[in-house]
Amino acid sequence: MDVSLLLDSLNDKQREAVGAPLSNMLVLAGAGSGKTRVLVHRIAWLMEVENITPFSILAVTFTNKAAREMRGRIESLMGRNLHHMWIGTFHGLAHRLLRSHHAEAGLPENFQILDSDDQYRLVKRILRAMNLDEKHWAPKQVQWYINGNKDEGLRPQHIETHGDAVAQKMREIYAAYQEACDRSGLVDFAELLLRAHELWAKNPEILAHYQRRFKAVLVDEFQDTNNIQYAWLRMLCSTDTNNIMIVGDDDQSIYGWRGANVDNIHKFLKDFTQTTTIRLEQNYRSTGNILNAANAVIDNNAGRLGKELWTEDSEGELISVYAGFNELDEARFIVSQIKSWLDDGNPLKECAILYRNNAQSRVLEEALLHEAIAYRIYGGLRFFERQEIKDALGYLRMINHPHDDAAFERVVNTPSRGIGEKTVTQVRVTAREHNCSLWQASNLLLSEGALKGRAANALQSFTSLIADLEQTVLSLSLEEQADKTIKGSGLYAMYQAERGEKAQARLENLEELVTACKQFIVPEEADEMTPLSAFLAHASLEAGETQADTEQDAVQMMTIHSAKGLEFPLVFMAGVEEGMFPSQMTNDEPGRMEEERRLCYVGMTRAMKKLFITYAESRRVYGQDKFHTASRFIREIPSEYVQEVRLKSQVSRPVHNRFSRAASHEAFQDSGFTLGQRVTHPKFGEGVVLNFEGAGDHGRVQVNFDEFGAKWLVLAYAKLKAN
Ligand SMILES: Nc1ncnc2c1ncn2[C@@H]1O[C@H](COP(=O)(O)OP(=O)(O)OP(=O)(O)O)[C@@H](O)[C@H]1O
Ligand SMILES: [Mg+2]
Repeated sequence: MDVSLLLDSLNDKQREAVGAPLSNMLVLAGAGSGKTRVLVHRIAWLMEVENITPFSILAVTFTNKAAREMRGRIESLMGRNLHHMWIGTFHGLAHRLLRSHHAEAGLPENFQILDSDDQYRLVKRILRAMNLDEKHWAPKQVQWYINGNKDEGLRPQHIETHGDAVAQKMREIYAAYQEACDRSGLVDFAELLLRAHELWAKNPEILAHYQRRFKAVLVDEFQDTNNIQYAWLRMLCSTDTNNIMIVGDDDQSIYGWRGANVDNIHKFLKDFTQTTTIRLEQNYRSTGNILNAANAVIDNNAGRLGKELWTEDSEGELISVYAGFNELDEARFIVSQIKSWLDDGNPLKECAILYRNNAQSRVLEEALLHEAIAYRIYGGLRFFERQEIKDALGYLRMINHPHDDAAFERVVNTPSRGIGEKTVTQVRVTAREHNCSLWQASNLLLSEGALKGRAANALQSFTSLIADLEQTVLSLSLEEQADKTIKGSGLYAMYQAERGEKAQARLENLEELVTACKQFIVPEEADEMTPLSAFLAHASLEAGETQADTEQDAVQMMTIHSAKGLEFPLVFMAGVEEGMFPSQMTNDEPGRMEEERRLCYVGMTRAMKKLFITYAESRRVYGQDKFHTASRFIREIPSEYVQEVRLKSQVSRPVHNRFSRAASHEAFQDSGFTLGQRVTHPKFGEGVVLNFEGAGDHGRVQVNFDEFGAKWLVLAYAKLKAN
């Protein structure tokens, strides 16, 4: 290949990074400056010019999707298949290592991955077994505690409690949890990283093998590595023959709440001496207005490493800010803009709706559905996390490895087969006493005749079902295994009996699971595993990053967190109001406000051509109407880059303070109605209350009538009746 091709499409600074002699390197640069592009070209350069084989390259990305994209980009640059190259997330790579060295890592060969939902259930079970009240020992908090310690490389015996009773109890729960995991061969996400670290720390010969193998290690989005990931990288790259290149942006560090440590950039410079640092300053992604606005917002953070970012692109359109009366109105606005984007002949997949929290997606989804606009959600209710899918996977896991306690708990009485809580408790107690799995405990109870009548029959029917399924499906293809299990377990019939749209969707999902099995290709690193084991590991690791039917043209919806590294011509940031974004919790924790601002910076810099920022003046959160003002982040954008927009069809309202209007509390209190309530008007018929404004005789209410659309009415004359 002609190496000039690798350099031609780069600017001077990028070229310097791509063509640098072998050494440790840090590329520190703002959003859209081509960091990921540099990384991709560097890998191709290493192979082409430095003659490093794909086998000796390790690339770390932040998501599986990013890993796939990166592999695709390098392969198309090089014009050949590179399946020997390891590209993946920290979790994916750790999993791969543990599969290859399970014995040295102290794991059974068919260990299973415990996702965070299963982990939560297991924690609850441990608390129950220890007779601890969930009110005092919130399972979520325990989960955080366990994962947080693992992220720091700490096992229970490493934790100092300083005689504090609560700390001691927490440590005890952690220890009991870990014992349960070890007993069933379960590995949670944090454990993957910690085990992989311990594997190398305790087995110098294995470490040395990988040190010899990986001559070049490259890490994207380095600002969001946590301490155990950093320690792992450091161990791998501690010899003179390994080179590590990291790229990142301190302004885009957004996972501090999950243990990521932006100080790792400083640590890197200290630990890896002779590091060349390269800064990229030209942004190729966004228009001038978008870039300047994002720069102005992030400028409010203190202690930044400081980066310049400029663009040759034109100023482009102004950023549009829309204030919705409430979240329904906000969603309607976004959908109306998407429709005109579509009418102008643009593809849907070029627009993204970004939000702070997953729960915000529902209203937006409904508005899109209403207009029959296709959309795709990344994150949130991911395919492999949906209830029916987890149920089906639960059965498959039992067939694969009956000692999987988490799977046992999940499906023992789903569909209901008359196994009561009492019986399950008895099974748990027996398992604890005999230090065995729930499956073994069940069989023990049954063979000893310890259960009576109905309870015995019910449990027997479950154990026979699993044993029968195992017999039946063992020799079948993966696809048939899934199909037979879904039908044979009674899951399919259960949802069939439920009827309704939701149940229909669940049935479709179950069918989709069979399709997923059919399409599944066992990855190279898993060729020792059975297809079923490999598929189950894949389902846990990928949790939905593959849900999308990538063929279809659809609006992309995701949290800002999962938009990291991506770019879209048209971007909507929704719910940008105080209390949502920055979120309510932000004030309680030091440093959180700055992290929220970085998140805002990440969101804004996803936009290439046009950015809409929207917020709702009132929003229903957990069933209560909350009144909010525009986010401080909107106010931090200099006015020269923004315009306020309004739906043309809407009744205009008196404009108060820019970006600080809120639905009037007085009118709201006077009216006797609540937002979202269904009402009837003598002339306009039925509708939903959208908003209130003003006070006393001037108090007005806005109602979205089913037939006549949204109207403002003076409360005193409206003759509205609650339905
Ligand atoms: N020298 C260049 N010439 C033309 N386009 C470029 C150049 N460098 C980067 N780009 C384009 O700019 C966009 C942003 O690049 P890239 O995604 O690599 O940036 P990044 O720094 O990784 O961004 P982020 O911080 O958001 O991850 C991409 O569309 C990329 O193809
Ligand atoms: Mg990038």
